[in-house]
Amino acid sequence: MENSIFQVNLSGILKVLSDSLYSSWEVFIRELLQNANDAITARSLKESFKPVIEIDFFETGTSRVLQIKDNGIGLTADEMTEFLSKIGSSSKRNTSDMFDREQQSFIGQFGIGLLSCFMVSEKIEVESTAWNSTSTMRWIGNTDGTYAIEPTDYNGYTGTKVRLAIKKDIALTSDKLTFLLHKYGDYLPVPIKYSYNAGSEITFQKEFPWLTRSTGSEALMLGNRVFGERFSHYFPIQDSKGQTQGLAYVLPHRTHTTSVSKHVLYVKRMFISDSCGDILPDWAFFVRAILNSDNLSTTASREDIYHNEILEEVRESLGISIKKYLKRLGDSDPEAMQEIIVTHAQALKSLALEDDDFFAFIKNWFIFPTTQGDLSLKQIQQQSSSILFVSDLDEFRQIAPIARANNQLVINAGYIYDTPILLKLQERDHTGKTRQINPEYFGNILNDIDIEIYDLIRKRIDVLQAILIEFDVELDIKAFSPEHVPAMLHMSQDAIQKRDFKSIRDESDSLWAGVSDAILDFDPGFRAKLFLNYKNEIVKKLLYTEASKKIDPYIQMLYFNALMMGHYPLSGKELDRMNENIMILLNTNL
Ligand SMILES: Nc1ncnc2c1ncn2[C@@H]1O[C@H](COP(=O)(O)OP(=O)(O)OP(=O)(O)O)[C@@H](O)[C@H]1O
Repeated sequence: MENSIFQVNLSGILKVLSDSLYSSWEVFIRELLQNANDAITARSLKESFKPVIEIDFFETGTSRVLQIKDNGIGLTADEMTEFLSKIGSSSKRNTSDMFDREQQSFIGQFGIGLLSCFMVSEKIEVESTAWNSTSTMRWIGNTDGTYAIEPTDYNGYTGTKVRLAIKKDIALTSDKLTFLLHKYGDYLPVPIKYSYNAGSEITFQKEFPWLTRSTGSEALMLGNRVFGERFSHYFPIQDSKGQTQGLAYVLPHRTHTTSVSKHVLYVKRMFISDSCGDILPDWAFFVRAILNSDNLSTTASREDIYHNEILEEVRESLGISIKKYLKRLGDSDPEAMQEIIVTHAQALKSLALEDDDFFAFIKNWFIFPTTQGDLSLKQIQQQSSSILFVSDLDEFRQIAPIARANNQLVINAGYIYDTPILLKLQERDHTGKTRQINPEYFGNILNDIDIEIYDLIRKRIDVLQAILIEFDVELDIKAFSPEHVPAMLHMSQDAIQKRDFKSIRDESDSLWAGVSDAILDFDPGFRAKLFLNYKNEIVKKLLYTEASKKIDPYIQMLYFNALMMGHYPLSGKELDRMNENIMILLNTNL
């Protein structure tokens, strides 16, 4: 059986390209610029010359003609047949070696880019004089899949001119063209000269700010313009080989770890995407980057990058670059570093919980509210021999004055992520310095009273304890500062939970109470611990007042007061009793 050659239905291919590959017809500008740029690169590998891309747009009545001319390597008649007339054939992929240096210097590789011109024009006209040749050839390709090649008069220069008559339904204006030339051509290594209706020329050529000695404000302005933000911090980043380089801008507002990161990416100085999310590690959600890469490859649509090992390496080393910067910033400008940490605290903490390396790197910068104000972990370590934390906000409020008076630094880890962060630290801290404060420890930082004194008041303590038993409170006596605090209540998380269940049970009907008792295996024992302060005058009065005096309302009020100081909600029973007591106290004292 004889083998036949595949026939290609060009209009079918064009439909696939315009419907599925390219995001819009506008990309034909990118493909033309890229071809011109690659042709210039190919010629510069052979000789030195002054490269230029010239673009002319002629608009008369309803006719619009776009002409793009380069002084690159050009095409011979054979090359026109081979590369322009065969879909998928490319002069830039002549070896199978992906690492071929010459091959790597081109942006194009797939041999389909030129077809994008059929989205905007019924006909593509290419006139070219190949390098070292004095004959000019013309190639005309049509959307019906036909093409023709013919010699034409020698035009006197080496290079290629592509001519397109723009279709009526394509909204290409001079302004739109200017915008697209800026978008795709600003940073190409070759100057682009643009002229409308043979008028004066505009030149497009810019340099990436990280490659110039531009001032910081220029770099900031670029970031602000590109991302529509008001950045105040930016820094250069690059991969380990220096082949992907750019600037990272720190977002000046909070963002969620799961928010989609959108970075601007150029490949070989050609704009690829302004919504590239994969180029930086996920944890770098708090920066936006503008990057140019010479080592990443684009997909055929040239609107995304290949997800391959090189991308993995680049992403990882850009991550290292960001970490290095933050480390340096931490040393050279701690205030700026703290500003970043404070703005992105929650997101950074949640990330540190998932990523051990990041945790190790960032932990010392985390800021926690403490009894001495907001302090970074580093400052806490400098000021205190231990890292003590309380997981509950109310518990913290209650102990803060005592801890302060006792010169004890305690972290309020009641805010989201703080307890898990500190528990992770505790897990990794083998010195035992990092500790979540539990009831035992809490009792220990308060001073015991002399045993002789305790013997004197033991009986009274028993009486007071008996009064409080109905509220499931365990009583203890300590001496602590400040003296004006008469009592302090400590409730563990467990105790708070049980207390909540208890109040539900007390307020619910008997059937539910029976069920909840059974489910919860309800423990009628002590739930909270009330520390009376022996240094406090009211407490002393209560301890030494004559045995006959009715002291129930006083000790109960100290308990209710401690509850309120700790921001614990009072149960219905406690509230009723407090109101009764207020009446009793008012009555006896008026
Ligand atoms: N301005 C030009 N000067 C010289 N040769 C050109 C020019 N434009 C196109 N060519 C030739 O035509 C071939 C096909 O171009 P086309 O844009 O379709 O694909 P490509 O650039 O090779 O790859 P890609 O599809 O990735 O863009 C190129 O490989 C090149 O040989």
